[in-house]
Parts: sequence; C-alpha cells; structure tokens
Amino acid sequence: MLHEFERILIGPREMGLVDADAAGSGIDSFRLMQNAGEAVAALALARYPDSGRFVVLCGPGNNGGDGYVAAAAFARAGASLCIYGIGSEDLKGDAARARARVEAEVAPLSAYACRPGDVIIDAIFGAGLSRDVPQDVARIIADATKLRLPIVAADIPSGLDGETGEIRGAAFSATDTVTFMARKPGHLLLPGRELCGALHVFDIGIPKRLVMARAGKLWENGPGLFSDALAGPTAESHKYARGHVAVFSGGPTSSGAARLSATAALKAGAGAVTLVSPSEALAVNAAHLNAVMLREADSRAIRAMLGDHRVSAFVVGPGYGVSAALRELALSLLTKPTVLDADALTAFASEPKSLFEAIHAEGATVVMTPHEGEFGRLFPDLASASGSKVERARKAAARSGAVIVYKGSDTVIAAPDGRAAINTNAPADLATAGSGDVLAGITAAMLAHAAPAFEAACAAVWIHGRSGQVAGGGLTAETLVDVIPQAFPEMV
Ligand SMILES: NC(=O)C1=CN([C@@H]2O[C@H](COP(=O)(O)OP(=O)(O)OC[C@H]3O[C@@H](n4cnc5c(N)ncnc54)[C@H](O)[C@@H]3O)[C@@H](O)[C@H]2O)[C@@H](O)CC1
Ligand SMILES: [K+]
Repeated sequence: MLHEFERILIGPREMGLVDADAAGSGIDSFRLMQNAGEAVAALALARYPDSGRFVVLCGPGNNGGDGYVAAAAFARAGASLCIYGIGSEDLKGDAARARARVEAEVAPLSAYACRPGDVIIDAIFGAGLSRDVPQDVARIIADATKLRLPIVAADIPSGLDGETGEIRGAAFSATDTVTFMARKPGHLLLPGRELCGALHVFDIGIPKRLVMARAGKLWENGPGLFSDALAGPTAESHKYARGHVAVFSGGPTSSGAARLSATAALKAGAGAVTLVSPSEALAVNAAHLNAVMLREADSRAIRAMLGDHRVSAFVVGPGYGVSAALRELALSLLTKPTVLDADALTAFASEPKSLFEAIHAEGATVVMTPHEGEFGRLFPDLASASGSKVERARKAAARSGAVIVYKGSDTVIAAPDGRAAINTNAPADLATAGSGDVLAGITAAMLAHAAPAFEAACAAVWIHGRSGQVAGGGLTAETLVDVIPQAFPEMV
C-alpha cells in the first residue's frame, strides 16, 4: 500500500501503547518529550516572530511536559514568556523533569487573564483527556476565543477528544496543531478537524515500525488506499472489460436521480451503463440519455441481467420510491455487487434484519451509502450510541455485512472486517441535491472495475470529493458529473 505510514491514524490509547513500547525498547522517553516540546516551540517562533509574549499553558500530565520543554526553548530564544500550570508542584516522571528545567516562574493556570497580543501555547491536555475540561480551562478557552488569540496546540487542542473529534465541554480553536508521529482520528473527524487549524505531524524519533505495530486499521482516505485495486482501462480493453453497470430508475416524475447515477458511472469509467426503467418512465428517460443504454424493467430483463456475466454491478435506490417492491428488488440483486442508496436504505427501515441476513447468507458484495438520517433509520441504536463516527460505521458494517459509506463532511468508509477510512477532501459545496446519486454511480463504476468493495467505496468517495473541488463553488450535480474524469489523473 502506497504512503501507508503517512495515512495511518492512531487513537490516543494506541499512541499511549506506542509510547510504552518505545520506552520498553530502550528509547529515552524524556528525549521524545524534548523533541515534541521543541517542535512546538520552533513552529510557534517561526509562525509568530513578532509575538508580544508567548503564554505557555501546561496541564498536569505529559502534554504539560511538552509545554515546559517549549517554555525552556522560548527562554533560550530570548522570547517574552509567561507560564501557567495546573499542579506544577505535583508533576510526575518526564513532566516533572521538564518542569525542573524551567527557571521562569510558573503561575497557577487559574490566574491567567488573556491579553491582546498573547500567543498561547496550549499544552493543557493531549491524549490523556478523559472527561470535560475543568471550569477554569473552559473560561480561558472562552476568553481566548473571544479575543481571537493565536493558539499553537501541542498534540491536539485541549478539550478535543482525540478518538472521536468531539468537544469535551469546551475546546481551543487552534491556529496550528503540532502532533507527533501520526495523526489521531480526532484531528480529522468533525468538529475536531475544524479546531486544529493547520496540522503539522512531527517525527519525534519513535521508530515507525513501533507505530505501525499498534495502529488499528484506520487511515485517512486517499489514492494510496485504493489505486492498486483499480486496474485502469487499457487502449485494447473492450467496453465490457471495464464493467457494465445497471442502474434502476424510479417512475416518470422521479427518474432524474437514477440518470445522475448512470451518467456518473459512465464518466467514472464504467465500460457500459444501462438504465433499467419502469415502462411508464421509458419516454422521459429516453429523452435525456445518449451514451447510457435504456432497458425496460420487467422480471425477464432482471433475470437476464443477473445471468449475464457482462453485467457487473447494480445501483438501486436513487429516486426509486420506498416500497415493498423495492425491498424485493434489492434482495433479488445481491448475487452481484450492488450499491444500495437513498430509498433502498429507507425501504429497510422497518426490517433491516432481513437485508443484513440476506447479505450475510449470500456473502454479497454490497456498498451502502447512508447519510446521517438514513444511517439512523437502519441502525437506530448505533446512531445514538456514544463513541466515534468511525466506531459507529465499523459496527454497522460488521452487523450488515456491507461496506458502509457513512456520509457527511467527514465521510467514514468502513468494512465488515474492521478496516476504515476518514475522507477529508470533500468541499462544503458537495452538499447539494443529487450529489449522493452521483456518488452511488461512481461507486458502482469502481465495483464494475472489479475493485473489492472497501477499495471501491474509498475510491468513489475520494473521486467524488476531488470532483467537488474541481467543479468549485456553485456546483450542481450535473457540473459535478462533468468533471469526474479530471479527478482520475491524480489518483495514480
Ligand atoms: N513518550 C510519551 O509518552 C510522549 C508523550 N507526549 C505527550 O504526552 C501527552 C499524553 O500525556 P498524558 O497521557 O500524560 O496525558 P495528558 O497530558 O493529556 O493529561 C493527563 C492528565 O490530565 C488529567 N486529566 C485528564 N482529563 C482531565 C480533565 N478533563 N480535567 C482535569 N484533569 C484531567 C489526568 O488525570 C492526567 O493527570 C501527549 O498528548 C503528548 O503531548 C509527548 O511528550 C511525546 C512523548
Ligand atoms: K494540547
């Protein structure tokens, strides 16, 4: 897998184990803390050379230790400096050692009053945050936010949960965050991603193999995850060798969604695409299609497609209309790779088990693409459960047997085997009507390329996001479809 180390995300608990492994293998943990704190100071000095004063806020654990190291570096650099700490007399281990090397006075954190011109070094809480921040920290966060003070966070903005990206009571909104070795899920999940500012990953000297050994199966989504799995079309390739996608259309007044999926599948490189339409929508579909083929949806046609080895993936759901007939149709398609989107998800709200059992029994290749509302209808208990979006998506994937694309500005893709990726390239403009239909079509095209479901879904989400960037502000689902091919050159 390309660039795997750069893409891995490691939870705070696993990072703690990496730290312990590093110490166990003879690496000097104080040296690591020094590297971490000095990296924070170096970044702050470079970013804010004219700062009125650096205010270093130090917590009671090792994140505070990083702060004391940074404070010593500011003092050596001759910068104006104030230090405020929680429990600075009761520190332990490396943090106590870092504190002992600071000659300047350390005032209690509660005494800090924000002043315009301050640059805050936030070393209050890092990976060890375990509950809502105390009141005096929340008060400082509120004051600093009001004054819009620049904030350089050590590891993660204090108050942000590194596992879930959620705010524990209150959190700093940093201008820069300096993290160590690898990013945490909370740096990419929302709202966390928006609170980190510019994120800098600094190698403090822990061997990468130790980090890799503890990393779970979670990555930032990107071409390194899927480009090997997508065999590009060659000049000689027959159109069906690039796969044939069949998309099921709704009735005459709701056929546009399926047409968007179908044209997106074509633009995303499916060799052929057929829109399978109820007879009463054939005329309207025919009036809008050129390269996409059209076929009437009768049971004979569906049987024929299921038996035709050239038909390689289905899309069902966009604009179809929620009905028992849709449930029956969806279940009948599961012998081939299938994307279930929109109405095909809502249709199973009253009996999700029947779908999940069929997927498991068939060993089916299914990608489901729920947004928040659809996720809640299919997995009501998971939607309201605590934990991160990654955990919810993983549980949904394991339960359903499908790859789950849990959509949002921080779309999470999760496979039943526990692999998961967080997508980060989607611009806000993608939240537009028909955008999901386009994603379903791209996903089917990737499945039609014979990519395994997880890689196909990761590729589709990334291509969709990249196409959104290319289409730019004011994009519509149509302009999004048009630029899909422009996302491809960047994939390899
Ligand atoms: N080898 C290492 O261990 C390294 C660790 N590093 C730093 O160490 C940090 C992790 O250190 P720790 O595990 O000590 O964790 P933290 O420093 O984040 O915090 C732990 C302390 O905060 C207390 N605490 C947690 N939540 C609280 C709350 N809401 N209110 C009040 N007190 C609370 C805990 O009881 C504990 O005393 C990383 O984020 C990173 O900055 C770096 O120094 C690099 C090397
Ligand atoms: K911090």
